[in-house]
Amino acid sequence: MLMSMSLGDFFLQISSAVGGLAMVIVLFRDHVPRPLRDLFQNYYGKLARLVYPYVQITFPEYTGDWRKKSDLYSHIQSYLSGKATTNAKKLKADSLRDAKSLLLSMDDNEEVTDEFQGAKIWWYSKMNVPRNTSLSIYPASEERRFYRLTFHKRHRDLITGAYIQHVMDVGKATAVSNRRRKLYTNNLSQDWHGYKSTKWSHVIFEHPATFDTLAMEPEKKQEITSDLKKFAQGKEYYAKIGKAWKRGYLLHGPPGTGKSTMIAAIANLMNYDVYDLELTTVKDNSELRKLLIDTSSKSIIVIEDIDCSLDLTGQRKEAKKKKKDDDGDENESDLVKRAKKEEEDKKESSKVTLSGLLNFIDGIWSACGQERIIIFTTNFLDKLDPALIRRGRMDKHIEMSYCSFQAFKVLAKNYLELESHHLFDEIEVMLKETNITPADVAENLMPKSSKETPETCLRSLIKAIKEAKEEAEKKKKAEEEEEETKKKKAKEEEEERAKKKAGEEEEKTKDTAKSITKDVVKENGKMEEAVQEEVSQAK
Ligand SMILES: Nc1ncnc2c1ncn2[C@@H]1O[C@H](COP(=O)(O)OP(=O)(O)OP(=O)(O)O)[C@@H](O)[C@H]1O
Ligand SMILES: [Mg+2]
Repeated sequence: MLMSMSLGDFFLQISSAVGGLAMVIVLFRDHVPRPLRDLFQNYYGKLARLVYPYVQITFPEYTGDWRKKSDLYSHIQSYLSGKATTNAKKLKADSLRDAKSLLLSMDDNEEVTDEFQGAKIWWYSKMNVPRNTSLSIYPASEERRFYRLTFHKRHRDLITGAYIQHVMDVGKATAVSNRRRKLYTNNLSQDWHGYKSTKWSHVIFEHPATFDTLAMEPEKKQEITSDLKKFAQGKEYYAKIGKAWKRGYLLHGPPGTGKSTMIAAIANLMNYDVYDLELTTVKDNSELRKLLIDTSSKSIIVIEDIDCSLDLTGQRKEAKKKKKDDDGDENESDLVKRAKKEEEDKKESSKVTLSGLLNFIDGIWSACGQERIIIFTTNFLDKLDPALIRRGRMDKHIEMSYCSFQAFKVLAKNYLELESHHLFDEIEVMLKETNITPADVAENLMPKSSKETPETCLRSLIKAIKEAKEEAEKKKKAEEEEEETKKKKAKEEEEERAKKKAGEEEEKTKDTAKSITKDVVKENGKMEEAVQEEVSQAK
């Protein structure tokens, strides 16, 4: 019949059928009483389940109120990346670890099929952008991506048990082999909303530093690497002792001694992502929590120059402020002034505080993700609050010091491919006497033109060390002179004070003598008067 019908007639019939159905639905909704409608829907549901014997499971990209990225979602994504290449028509591409091959994954609204122990499974990737009726500048903040798994109900146990486990295992393994390490930096909180916004931005982490190229005493290096390896294998151990699987390192030392280089070497050794947390752009403790919740496990959270980025006096300031408030500020009746003060107070209290940071390190937040290393760096260890650096919080303190001969040898090997040289002995003696940073040594060892040979590089280093030594001596001399001048001034002031005191004493003694003489004269006068009176009476 269809064959004999023209295409126009066919569409006409379809549209009239659809129109008729729509009419029936409207009539049903508007004219059938509610109890009858519910009864019908109940039977309809049962009927639909009979006719449609499939089960669906949804895996959303984000879970919980904090919108934490779901591990399950990531594993499924990796698992399906293998299947999608052959099955799906729309794919997304990303470059792989070696940057030569492509990683293909399923695009949104695509479907792929899979088979497991004779059961057929459909995976569907979807992005929901809820219709927004209000006029908002954040149109798609509520967008949700998810994977939907559909299978026949008779396979329920197989799919929810063995199959999901299989997906997780394969997904995890694929992710590890395809993984490209990332370097994240936190976005300003005003950019956290809106289309495809995230709290962290990332680039691919490709720092070449390793522990082999790090200039440091071999024993110290060995100690750090074995500590890290032990940590990586410590899953059961941490679970047994009931501690979150995390470790804190504090790197301290003068600028240019390799603190940032060490972080890169740790990331490369552990194969972890790096989250470079810029605390000065984080408004308050609650923002800090949200940021840290959004970090993945197997990661290093770095806070550089902790003494500069954290208001270490926060608690004290708050205490002071409270005291000021308690005292009462009765004179301040001016409304404008008061509003301004309140605004300032608000600003002051909305900073990330030391206690906020410590709460994170110790608290349950850090237990939300596993296998994390937290690294703080500072140039001034003594500036830090003891609460921040106590053991248990920062498990290991690593001092990055000036260049030793051992460290120099690593640099000479890296930069000049030299294991030994007749100038090494001279350099060894010089390095013992002089403080020079590995950064300065490296700078001198690097050939600046094709004419430079290892010998010229070493000579320029010797010159630089000599200059550094002279500079240090000059500085020391200037400091000594300053100290001497200070001492001299203090001595002079002391002498002046003693002189003044002696003068005052003398003045005092004179006054006392004067008053004694006066008293004696007075007394004598009195006595003379009395004698004269007696004489006159006797007469
Ligand atoms: N121990 C080291 N081993 C190898 N290279 C080093 C070492 N220390 C410094 N360098 C070289 O010096 C440069 C500066 O070092 P780096 O940035 O790691 O110092 P830093 O301690 O982080 O300094 P700052 O306190 O200023 O941040 C690096 O790019 C690296 O090439
Ligand atoms: Mg640094």
